[in-house]
Amino acid sequence: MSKKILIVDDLHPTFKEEAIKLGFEVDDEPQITRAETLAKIKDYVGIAVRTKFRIDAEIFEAANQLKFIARAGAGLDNIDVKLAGEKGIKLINAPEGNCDAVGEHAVGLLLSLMNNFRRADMEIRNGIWDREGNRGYELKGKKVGIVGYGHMGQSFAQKLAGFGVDVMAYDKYKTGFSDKFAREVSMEEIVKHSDVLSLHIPLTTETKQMVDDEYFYHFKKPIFFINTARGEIVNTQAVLKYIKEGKILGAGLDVLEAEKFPNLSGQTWYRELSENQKVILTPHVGGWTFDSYRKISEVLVEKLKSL
Ligand SMILES: O=C(O)C(=O)COP(=O)(O)O
Repeated sequence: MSKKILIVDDLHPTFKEEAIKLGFEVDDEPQITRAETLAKIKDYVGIAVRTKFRIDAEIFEAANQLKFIARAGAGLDNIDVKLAGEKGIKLINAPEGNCDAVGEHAVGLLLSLMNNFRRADMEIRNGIWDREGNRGYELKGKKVGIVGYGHMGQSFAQKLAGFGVDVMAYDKYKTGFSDKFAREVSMEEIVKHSDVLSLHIPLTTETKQMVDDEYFYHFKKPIFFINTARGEIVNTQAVLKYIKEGKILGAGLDVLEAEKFPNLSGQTWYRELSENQKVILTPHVGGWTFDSYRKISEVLVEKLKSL
């Protein structure tokens, strides 16, 4: 039986090098299309992916030798996890490789919002010197609400140590997880006390559009809102509405409901979002740093060894 792995996305070369040492034959084809993958996947026991295309029934149909999927990253929303399980195909991912990047990015977005970095920078470039309009807020003494306390949520909490904040975390699927970085609370407490809301949950059928008008409505205090998870979890129109009403003081979004151009520019909310001074946008790079590029592959190889 062949022991071949097909890499269909851009992975650090260490993955290929180490997989070869484990006895695999590895085809590294980051430019491969979905159609080309479908045509040749039958020869492979493993596929290494990021988020270029969906790993779904059609792929599984064509991949009759497939034993494992190696997701070079955290999110599994582009993989039909249930079907993979039914077919006995193992799944490994590498949130440990990019959680530091995400945690730091979330802190960066938050500090940028609280200190008006975007607005201030733009103004000075346009000849405006406005100190009063750019007065910021301090993190110290604030209550930070984390929704989802997996690798990403924990990393964000860790990075906040030292800012003198009260870090509260809620996770629908976990209890008893209070640690020195965050204390476990109910969702009601997050809603009641948070000055900051940061999402660290996966995109699933359950979480799709979960953070909508109604969700924000219940928050008692004005919040800074951070999303480094998945854009489809959040209703962007609701974010814009609450920014207008002052309930959201600023939104730092690394992920959007629709991503990449031209898809993005076709969205009704795109113009309003991109012109809003209280919004900071980054192109889904929270987990994608020069450092995480390598770490993700290292983690994945370790997991490959114990498959
Ligand atoms: O690891 C994740 O979940 C990410 O969002 C990174 O996505 P990517 O693999 O860079 O397309």
